[in-house]
Amino acid sequence: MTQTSPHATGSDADLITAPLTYRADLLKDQVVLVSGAGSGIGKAIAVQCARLGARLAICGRKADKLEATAELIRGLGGEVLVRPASIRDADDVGRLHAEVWQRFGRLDHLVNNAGGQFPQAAIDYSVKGWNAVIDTNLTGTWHMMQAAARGWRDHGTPGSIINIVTVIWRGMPGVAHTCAARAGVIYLSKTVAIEWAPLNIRVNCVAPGAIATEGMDVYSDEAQRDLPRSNLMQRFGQARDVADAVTYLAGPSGAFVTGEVMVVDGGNQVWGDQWTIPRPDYFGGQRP
Ligand SMILES: CCCCCCCCC/C=C/C(=O)SCCNC(=O)CCNC(=O)[C@H](O)C(C)(C)COP(=O)(O)OP(=O)(O)OC[C@H]1O[C@@H](n2cnc3c(N)ncnc32)[C@H](O)[C@@H]1OP(=O)(O)O
Ligand SMILES: NC(=O)C1=CN([C@@H]2O[C@H](COP(=O)(O)OP(=O)(O)OC[C@H]3O[C@@H](n4cnc5c(N)ncnc54)[C@H](OP(=O)(O)O)[C@@H]3O)[C@@H](O)[C@H]2O)C=CC1
Repeated sequence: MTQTSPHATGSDADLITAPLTYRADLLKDQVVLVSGAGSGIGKAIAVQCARLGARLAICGRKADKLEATAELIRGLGGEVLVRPASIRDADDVGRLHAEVWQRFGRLDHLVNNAGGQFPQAAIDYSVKGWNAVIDTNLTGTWHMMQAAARGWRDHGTPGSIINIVTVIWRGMPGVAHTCAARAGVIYLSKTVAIEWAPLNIRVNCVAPGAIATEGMDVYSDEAQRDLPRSNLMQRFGQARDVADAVTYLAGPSGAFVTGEVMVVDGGNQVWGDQWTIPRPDYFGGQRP
């Protein structure tokens, strides 16, 4: 996370004081596990869930980032388990979930937010680069989903999974690897929503468009300039827009929703160029 990023996730003060869309006891005593909660969208989700009364477990690779989020949550009087872990490591994911059950005796919601990619023409991907993106966004997400479902099955309790994906329906040139991974997550989610319905587990996705976070720093200045023009609202969305969608699915409002993808993209799925690498002359060149 760069402190100078023009796309920082709002100030910590904003995360703590921005007016809540939902009533403040909505998730009281529930336990929410959020991956990638040390920055951006995951941080906003974790802090919002804490403000709504939930107890949090947060993971990510870098302990210092997680600690900063945890400090905010503790400052709100919330309870939080901080557990550095890579979602790519299936065995460690299993240990993480065991620790959550040991600490809280329950898990209500898993928010699979950890993920990312780098912009590059697909024809140039190295094997290592492709694998890094697929292992993180598809396989890592699956490790977390399966561990959560096994926990709920073994304890005989209900649960819900919310996977953060992205707006893949018109393709997204420059990030084909992540489109492949997220398409996998979406249809994985729809399928296990069916398989796990008898276990009282709901499985949904939230698909953000361009959201102002530190994660945007991986894109060129030109892409960062143009991505907010890639939707009907002509601006970046905010991390809390995604947090609100997650809360809708986690709360009583989501009780009859499963196998669904909620799109939070300012209308990008129906209109707007979304090049994350320079647009070829074939398509008019220039942007971004
Ligand atoms: C929505 C509609 C409209 C709007 C459209 C909006 C656009 C996109 C929408 C989504 C936006 C976001 O998600 S933004 C928020 C997400 N955050 C990020 O994306 C942060 C950056 N990404 C990551 O950190 C990723 O998680 C990821 C790259 C997979 C990290 O995995 P690793 O830690 O294993 O990565 P590294 O070790 O650094 O690299 C592994 C290999 O990957 C390749 N690699 C890594 N970075 C590379 C790079 N810049 N260029 C080439 N190749 C690269 C190399 O082969 C690396 O090996 P070596 O060569 O040996 O080093
Ligand atoms: N911002 C946007 O416009 C959009 C974002 N998204 C998706 O939303 C999610 C959050 O992105 P955003 O907040 O913007 O970006 P960030 O880069 O700020 O957040 C990604 C988080 O994932 C964590 N992470 C990455 N790899 C792993 C791993 N192997 N194990 C555990 N944690 C990991 C990172 O922490 P650490 O490095 O400490 O591991 C980081 O905190 C991502 O999946 C992203 O692709 C989707 C659409 C648009």
